[in-house]
Amino acid sequence: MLIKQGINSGFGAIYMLASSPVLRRQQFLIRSLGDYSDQNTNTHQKRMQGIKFTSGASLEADAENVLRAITPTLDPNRHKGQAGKIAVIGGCREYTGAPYFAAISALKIGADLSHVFCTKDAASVIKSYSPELIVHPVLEESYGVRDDEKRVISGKILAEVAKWMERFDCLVIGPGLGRDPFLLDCVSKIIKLARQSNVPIVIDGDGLFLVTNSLDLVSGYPLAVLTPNVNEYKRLVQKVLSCEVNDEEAHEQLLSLAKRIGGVTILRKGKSDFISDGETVKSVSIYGSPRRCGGQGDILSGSVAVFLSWARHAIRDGDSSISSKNPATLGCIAGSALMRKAASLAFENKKRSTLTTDIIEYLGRSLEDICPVC
Ligand SMILES: NC(=O)C1=CN([C@@H]2O[C@H](COP(=O)(O)OP(=O)(O)OC[C@H]3O[C@@H](n4cnc5c(N)ncnc54)[C@H](OP(=O)(O)O)[C@@H]3O)[C@@H](O)[C@H]2O)[C@@H](O)CC1
Ligand SMILES: Nc1ncnc2c1ncn2[C@@H]1O[C@H](COP(=O)(O)OP(=O)(O)OP(=O)(O)O)[C@@H](O)[C@H]1O
Ligand SMILES: [Mg+2]
Repeated sequence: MLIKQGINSGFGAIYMLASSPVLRRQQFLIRSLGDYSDQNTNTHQKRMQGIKFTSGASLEADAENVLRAITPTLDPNRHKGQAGKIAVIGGCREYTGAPYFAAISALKIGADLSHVFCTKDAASVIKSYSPELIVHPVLEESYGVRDDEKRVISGKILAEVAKWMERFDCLVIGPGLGRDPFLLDCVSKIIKLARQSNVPIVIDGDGLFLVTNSLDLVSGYPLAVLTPNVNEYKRLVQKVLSCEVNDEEAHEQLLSLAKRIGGVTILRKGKSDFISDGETVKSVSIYGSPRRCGGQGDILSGSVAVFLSWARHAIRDGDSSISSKNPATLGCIAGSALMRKAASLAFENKKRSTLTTDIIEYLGRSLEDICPVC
């Protein structure tokens, strides 16, 4: 009936209906019916389906519909913060770009507030990139801390992050974090705190170095997403499955990896992105860009954080089709699709000189093309 009214009242109404959140959700529901029926099959069948999927075209996620289904409307009744509060834990002496890229991408997609918790050295640099970010110069590296001070300083750092923890919808842990042992020890405690508070975490970059060596930090936490690049994936496979990456059986291997880490969601980045939570494997192969400049993974981690938060809200809003989905998987599909679309638009314009900052400028337009503001 809604559709009929739309047709009778002309193009403007059809357009409004097409972009209405109700219709977008309905379209998503219809397209998702295949997946929904999967929920009723037993675990063994599901595992078999996951394996069967691996060579078929059905592996490709319906990413644009996922984006439409989870992106919230811009409602004047909403207050600041409701569209997402993200925190990036990263940024040290060497790397200030990576946490900036992740945090600013979250804002450009539509989050309301984006924080960065970094070392003191990195803080003023990151602040100088953008006044939009809220930067906390709280982390410390070993060189600035005497052995006898470590316990006290670690406690202070944790208390500083704990003050904010409950307010965050998602943490991104690792872009530009570095590998200093004292700093990583503090970050382990931050991860434990996030888990206790049921705050989702996206682990990237040096965060993956940390959790690959301490798998218990994320094992069995369904709100954890790991976003490994080629090197990071290789290290994870070696550590968890005690073998080498096998591209002949790539999807089965990804499935087992996610299952072995207790149902965390893994987004394996590459020519196509592959996503698994240990139950299913999905791919996102939207054409991206042939430029491989550093920082694109950081955009992705910030994007996944926002979409994961939005997916959780959409699920809580009670749409029965969405409630049967994993918000972490939905967040990965949406983040990957948007990053690749923005990279493709930036490359069209800038060709060989395309940089990460150019891609960030296209995040908004890419989302608007798929999911227009009413
Ligand atoms: N503009 C910026 O600020 C950007 C900053 N970025 C940030 O860079 C960080 C590393 O990420 P990446 O992607 O370079 O890691 P990856 O491909 O595994 O390593 C490549 C090779 O380097 C080595 N290696 C790396 N780090 C090391 C360390 N701390 N200490 C010692 N060795 C280290 C590594 O050696 P391996 O461990 O494999 O033996 C491998 O051979 C991460 O924080 C990321 O967010 C990026 O996001 C890009 C934009
Ligand atoms: N060969 C490729 N073709 C197209 N897109 C790719 C390719 N490799 C990676 N990507 C895309 O680029 C994004 C970043 O992946 P990449 O493997 O470069 O991450 P990374 O190494 O962690 O990046 P960073 O430099 O930020 O650390 C992902 O969204 C992925 O989809
Ligand atoms: Mg990276």
